[in-house]
Amino acid sequence: MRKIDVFDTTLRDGEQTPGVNLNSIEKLEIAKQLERLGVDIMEAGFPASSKGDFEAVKKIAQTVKGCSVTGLARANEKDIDWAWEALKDSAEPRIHVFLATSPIHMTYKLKKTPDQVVETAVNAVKYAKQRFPQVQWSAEDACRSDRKFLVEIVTKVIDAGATVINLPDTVGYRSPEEIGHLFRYMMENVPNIDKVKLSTHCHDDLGMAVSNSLAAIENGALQIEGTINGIGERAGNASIEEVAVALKIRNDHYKAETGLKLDEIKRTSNLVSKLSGMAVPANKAVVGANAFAHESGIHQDGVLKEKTTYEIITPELIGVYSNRLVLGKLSGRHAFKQKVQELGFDLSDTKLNEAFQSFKDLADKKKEVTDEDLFVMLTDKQTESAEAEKYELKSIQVQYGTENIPTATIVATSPDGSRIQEAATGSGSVEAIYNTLERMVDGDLQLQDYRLSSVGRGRDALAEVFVKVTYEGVESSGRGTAQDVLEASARAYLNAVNRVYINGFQKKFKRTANV
Ligand SMILES: CC(=O)SCCNC(=O)CCNC(=O)[C@H](O)C(C)(C)COP(=O)(O)OP(=O)(O)OC[C@H]1O[C@@H](n2cnc3c(N)ncnc32)[C@H](O)[C@@H]1OP(=O)(O)O
Ligand SMILES: CC(C)C(=O)C(=O)O
Repeated sequence: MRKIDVFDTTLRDGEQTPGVNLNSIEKLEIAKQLERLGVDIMEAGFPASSKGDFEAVKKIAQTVKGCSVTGLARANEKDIDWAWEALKDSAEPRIHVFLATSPIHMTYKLKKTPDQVVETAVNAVKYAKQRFPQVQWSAEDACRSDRKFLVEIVTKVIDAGATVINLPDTVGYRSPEEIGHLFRYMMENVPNIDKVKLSTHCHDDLGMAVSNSLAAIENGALQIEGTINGIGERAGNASIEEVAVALKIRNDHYKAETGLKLDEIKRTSNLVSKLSGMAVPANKAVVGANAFAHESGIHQDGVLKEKTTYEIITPELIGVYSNRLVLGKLSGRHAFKQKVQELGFDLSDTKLNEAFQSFKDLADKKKEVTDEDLFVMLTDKQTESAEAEKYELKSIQVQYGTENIPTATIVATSPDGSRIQEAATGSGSVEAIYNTLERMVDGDLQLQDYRLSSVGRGRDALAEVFVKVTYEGVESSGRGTAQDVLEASARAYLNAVNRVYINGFQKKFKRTANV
């Protein structure tokens, strides 16, 4: 059985999803879960792209030791230097340098001749190799590049010291058959190909990213790149969980496997969905809510008689278990701690105590606290930053009636610790709340997007609100959960503002009175 390395780029290409904006605490939380999932390499970010991303990559490289951590760099010395500073403390420093090789990209974007592109790529790989033992080089837009040129540049880049060669389908253009041919062609025509691993990185513009990745594996790729839940630039990347489960279920056909702990898939998917704000469609393969649901009579009859009539994947394979321990208001600390561990959380004693108190408060309001409720609550607890200066909601009151103007009154504490109280009206309750918060918060705050969903089922389900805002020109997103939709809305708005603070903008927004 061939072992296929999994290169996860949820924290780099996944974060290029329009509207997704992860702070360093959230990136670290996802990184720790990717380590638990067993990825071989995680691309933690693009260190030269911003100070925030540099810090996040550095923190992940210092923390995660169970797999290789890498970062993206353009083919220039400055980007490679930044990547080294961020990654030098990782267990096995590895860089990912890229340069486009297709005529369209070389002519219009890079404005370089093919010879200049070869020279730039070779120099960059040689420069990177002076520090990094592992150097991956990607021929961006490889799948729309001239094959003979690709053979030439890949051969020279391998001679310069690259250890992995990635041939991305950057714009998701190719069919599985074409990708298969390209990989086979490179395997047969690059003279020094045995010195490197070939990698595949497919985008989903035409819905073929997973099939294309599998075709590349069938034709020589030993590394697959993708993201959890398939998030990423435009239509996204190949879903890692789909490729890994396809290799497992069809190992008779592919004769290849990954080293992933497949029963960590569902938890990883939930975490990425929650922190990125990108909901998983119910009908998504492997991790969608309906992936194991049987609706019609003939199917139900078949499954009752013999599961395999309609089920090729068992829920347990990806870590979906029936609720073994039901928690409610009469549950105690031991059961709670056990459940927290079962859900994969590792909380300090202080956070565990705080979480237990929040759980008890929730259990007083809800008949049964489900795994989904706990997952949301514990993720919030794990990713909240105690040190950061922030706005904190203390109380909220909303008056609504069909004959009245909706009015909200809110009490909060500001980042400098002072108590603030405001009231405002709006055309609806949520608008009244947001008008009030905009009065309370220093600086220009504007709502860009608002989404409401319920956590789990039932009339007492928790409300989850996801917002996108601009705060003093900075784009941010926020989440809030509560039993009540209006409270969740207020929490989400303040969370978006606090994330701007956590990311280091606090100095700019100090109240004038405190300057
Ligand atoms: C296929 C992919 O997913 S590639 C990764 C995409 N990810 C990102 O872009 C991350 C976020 N990006 C950023 O923060 C910024 O674009 C930065 C910091 C990287 C660069 O910002 P700026 O210096 O302002 O440049 P800008 O983004 O406007 O233009 C990109 C420049 O890099 C050049 N460039 C693009 N790719 C490469 C490369 N692989 N190697 C070297 N130069 C490159 C472009 O030709 C352009 O150069 P020019 O200014 O001489 O015309
Ligand atoms: C940087 C490369 C690997 C990339 O993301 C792409 O080509 O899609």
